[in-house]
Amino acid sequence: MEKVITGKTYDIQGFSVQDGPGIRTTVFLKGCPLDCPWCHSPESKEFSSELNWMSIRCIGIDDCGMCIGVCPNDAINRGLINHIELGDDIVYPHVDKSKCNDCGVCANVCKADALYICGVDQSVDEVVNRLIRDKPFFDESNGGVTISGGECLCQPEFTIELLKKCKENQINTAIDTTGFVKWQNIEKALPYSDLFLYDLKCMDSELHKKIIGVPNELILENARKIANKGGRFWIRIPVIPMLNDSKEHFEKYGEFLRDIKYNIDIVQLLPYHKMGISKYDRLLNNQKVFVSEPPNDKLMQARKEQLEGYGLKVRIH
Ligand SMILES: C[S@@+](CC[C@H](N)C(=O)[O-])C[C@H]1O[C@@H](n2cnc3c(N)ncnc32)[C@H](O)[C@@H]1O
Ligand code: SF4
Ligand code: SF4
Ligand code: SF4
Repeated sequence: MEKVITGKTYDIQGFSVQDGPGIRTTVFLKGCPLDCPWCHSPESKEFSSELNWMSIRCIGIDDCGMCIGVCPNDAINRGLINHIELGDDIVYPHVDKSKCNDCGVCANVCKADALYICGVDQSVDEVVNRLIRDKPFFDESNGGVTISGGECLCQPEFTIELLKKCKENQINTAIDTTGFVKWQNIEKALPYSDLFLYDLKCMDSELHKKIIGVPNELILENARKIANKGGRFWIRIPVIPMLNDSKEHFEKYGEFLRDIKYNIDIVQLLPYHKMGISKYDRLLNNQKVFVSEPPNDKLMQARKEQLEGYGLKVRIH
């Protein structure tokens, strides 16, 4: 019997226009080896499935309370305010994450989907069948499928098989990667990847390690190796205030990218935004988020022009 390959996904988003050329469907895989404090998808960081709670959906214990008493570990109790100042007097459940094993029993009884498990095991065929439904949009727009995360190449068997099956179905493929993965996994993915969306978050390795948790040498080395093998890039730079937005820092980007510029279709400057901050409370784990004002238009334009000076095609967003 053929082996069923499964992966842990947390979302599949159709009609994406940011994750590569044309209209795309993006598959998000769970688990990331990096820990960016500004990450707009913190639910992607943990490798396992985990309980989330969305206050905005919760009806409150007095009008619902279905989750109270069902937990086999007695992790859910009556709480006044769960983790955030919610600005109303509804009594919400309090989840003690130290007792929770993410079994999902409470999520099954929550009719409002306020409690839910983020992360589901799916087979390659299941995901491919979902993706094929969008093929008319891909064909019409020169779009395709993007596999993202988290870090999709931390689930190499699933990701590579998914890419292979997409190619068998004449679907354009892109990988959205941190680059912080074993070269062997990238090498295996290369023949089935039309494009790498490749993030360069910080050019100073010590700072990269201090802020994001891992150094950047492997990321830079893998980028060079992909270029040597003829891979195509959309390079992405999230422009983060006080981390990488200075003129001096962008000189380092320019010098690095100049060497691989013939493999780069475009450099995307992604201005830091705060859109993901509400997701941090859903995780129930008190994870801290970096909050700042976004970089202004003048600065973004100046950095764009700076990189264009290295012969690169650059766009903001
Ligand atoms: C969720 S990530 C997926 C790929 C992979 N996890 C990575 O970061 O390299 C998609 C893109 O969003 C960017 N991003 C994440 N949080 C952001 C934020 N708060 N502001 C701007 N860009 C952000 C990442 O840098 C990355 O280019
Ligand atoms: S079951 Fe869901 S909606 Fe009801 S109180 Fe619990 S979390 Fe809120
Ligand atoms: S997911 Fe956690 S809180 Fe919910 S029932 Fe299971 S152990 Fe209890
Ligand atoms: S690499 Fe991407 S998914 Fe991972 S923490 Fe950073 S922004 Fe989030």
